Amino acid sequence: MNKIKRNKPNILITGTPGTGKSSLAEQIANSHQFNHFDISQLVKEKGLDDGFDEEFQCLIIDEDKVCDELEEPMCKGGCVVDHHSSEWFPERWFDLVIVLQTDIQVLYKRLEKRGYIEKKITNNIDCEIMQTMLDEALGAYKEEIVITLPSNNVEDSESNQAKISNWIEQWQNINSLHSDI
Ligand SMILES: Nc1ncnc2c1ncn2[C@@H]1O[C@H](COP(=O)(O)OP(=O)(O)OP(=O)(O)O)[C@@H](O)[C@H]1O
Repeated sequence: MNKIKRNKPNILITGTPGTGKSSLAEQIANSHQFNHFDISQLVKEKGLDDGFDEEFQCLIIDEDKVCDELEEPMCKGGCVVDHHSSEWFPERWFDLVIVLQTDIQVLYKRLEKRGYIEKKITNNIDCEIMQTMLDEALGAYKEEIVITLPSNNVEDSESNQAKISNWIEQWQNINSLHSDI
């Protein structure tokens, strides 16, 4: 039998950089008292890197170190993880995988505003056009737990928060029923 061991679900929010993962993850974590793990931030804070990528001007993530660091909180549940990549986390960690999607023109402006170099902008825009993060998530998790949500404006943000909150409530209802059996 497939027993649910956590009292609270774990959610992964993925998508191309700039689609709004951290913003949504923070909102969800605040409204449900979940722990928010922004992987890039965590790597910086805890030194979970494997050097610096000069070409893309970012830290190279030591995936094993990150997985070790997160194993305990993920087993407890009630975690929102946000990262652009999704395939290297243990599949068993997540109950819902959200892929945020943003219209190309909107995303371009957000990345430009960040002062990204042209090569980095083009790379990210190509990923969004090719739906790279969605393909990666579908390759790593069961299709039924992977959903896409639009992330272009405030209305999307509010609607996404409401959808996820409903989902969390439902998950917790089902889980508490299971634990009574
Ligand atoms: N739904 C939305 N509507 C309008 N602006 C948004 C929305 N979501 C995020 N933003 C804005 O877009 C920018 C990027 O958001 P955020 O940093 O959350 O993206 P991210 O996907 O976590 O990026 P990264 O992967 O680089 O950390 C921020 O300025 C944020 O305020």
